[in-house]
Amino acid sequence: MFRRRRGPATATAERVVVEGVSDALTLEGVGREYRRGALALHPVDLAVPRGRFLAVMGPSGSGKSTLLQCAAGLDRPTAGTVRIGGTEVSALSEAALTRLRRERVGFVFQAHHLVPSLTVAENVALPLLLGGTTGTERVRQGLADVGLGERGDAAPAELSGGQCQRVAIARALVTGPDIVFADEPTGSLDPAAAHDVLALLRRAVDRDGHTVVMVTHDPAAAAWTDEALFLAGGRVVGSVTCPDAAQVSRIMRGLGRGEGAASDGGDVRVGGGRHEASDGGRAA
Ligand SMILES: Nc1ncnc2c1ncn2[C@@H]1O[C@H](COP(=O)(O)OP(=O)(O)OP(=O)(O)O)[C@@H](O)[C@H]1O
Repeated sequence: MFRRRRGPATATAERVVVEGVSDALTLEGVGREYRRGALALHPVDLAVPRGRFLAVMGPSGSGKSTLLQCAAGLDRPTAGTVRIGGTEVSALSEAALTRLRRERVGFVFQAHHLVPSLTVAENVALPLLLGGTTGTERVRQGLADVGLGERGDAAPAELSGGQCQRVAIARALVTGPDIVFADEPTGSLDPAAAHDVLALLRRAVDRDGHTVVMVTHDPAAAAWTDEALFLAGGRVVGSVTCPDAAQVSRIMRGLGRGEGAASDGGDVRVGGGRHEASDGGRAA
């Protein structure tokens, strides 16, 4: 499904292009320079079709968060164009960008960022309330979907970390966003809770057609996705379709030694397929 080629925009840009599908996210030549002459993200072209689960991986400092922040409209890239569901993000005013993030983008962070003074149901409803609607039925259904249908009146403090993260997922999905960005969503969870969170994200993609881009360090988490994209030194250096945990671990070790992902014994395959095990059975 994903096709990668050297991009014409710059000699160094990697292009990941998907054809024939309405894309949830496209980046064209997107780069980020924090200090003059020091590119945290070299120009990258990337297209993510709707209904896909993408992992973004790489060593610390490789540019994962920078890529995610630019793609999600949380940061303005210094080069290139971001489109979310066909809308050019860089062309939006701050007010329009805030609205797009609220209505068409879902976020799940490592810390769940629930509002402690609101109930669980109110937390899920928050993006709708800020947009002027209540969506009571959607909230109810969203909580039921994450297995917390009976806990709507609870305070976040009464829930476990894994349950709070499930509430955060319900909140991210409640508006029916074009795309969900998840930044280390399992980073603070024990393996069982991480499994639950990944299963929910996988189901959101498979059952409901959501699109998820997830930054993770964890090869077992990447094994739930359709494609893993690898960054090193601010560049996309490879991608793997239907990744498995052992393969991703090997590539990550190679990147840690300064090797390119594509040099990992020919394991980097680009060009088709999606994760078929809806229960994420390959994940550890
Ligand atoms: N606000 C900033 N100002 C200056 N440099 C920054 C800023 N944010 C990130 N950087 C630099 O950009 C590079 C990429 O950082 P980024 O946080 O995107 O990496 P990462 O892969 O997400 O790392 P980690 O896995 O440790 O979170 C790093 O060299 C970092 O020091």
